[in-house]
Amino acid sequence: MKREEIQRLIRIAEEQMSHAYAPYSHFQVGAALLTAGGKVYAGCNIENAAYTPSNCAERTAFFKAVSEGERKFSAICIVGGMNGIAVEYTAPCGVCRQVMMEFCQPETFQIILAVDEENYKVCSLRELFPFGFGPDNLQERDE
Ligand SMILES: O=c1ccn([C@H]2C[C@H](O)[C@@H](CO)O2)c(=O)[nH]1
Ligand SMILES: [Zn+2]
Repeated sequence: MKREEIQRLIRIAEEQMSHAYAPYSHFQVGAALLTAGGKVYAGCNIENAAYTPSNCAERTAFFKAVSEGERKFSAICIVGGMNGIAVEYTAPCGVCRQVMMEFCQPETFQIILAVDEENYKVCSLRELFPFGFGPDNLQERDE
């Protein structure tokens, strides 16, 4: 991905952080999910008084996109920090990595971890989720 495209996703993820509903952890996260067709779906984390119903920013973005008919994705950018101030990379939790595994090609799907427009790193889903279990594992094969 070009630097300018990455920086655009970072700006969208940063904007989304301000929509985070995180009254319990105070850790605000924004995500910007890029489809193969070039559209961007943004998401924030949404917490809950009962804690377990909380949803991460990444899954909010995926579920918005999938519910609009999207199925192919090329990248996601994540920015997070206490009280909306990003000081280090926020990497997706295990549950979100598993959701990515459902819809993305592990070798080519890019995960952009960003602190700001100048400080980011790009990894593949395979790097963050080696030996992941996905739809391919349920394919029946000829013996
Ligand atoms: O990659 C991450 C990591 C954490 N969170 C959320 C979940 C919870 O609301 C808060 C603290 O874990 O941050 C995300 O949305 N994405
Ligand atoms: Zn998560």
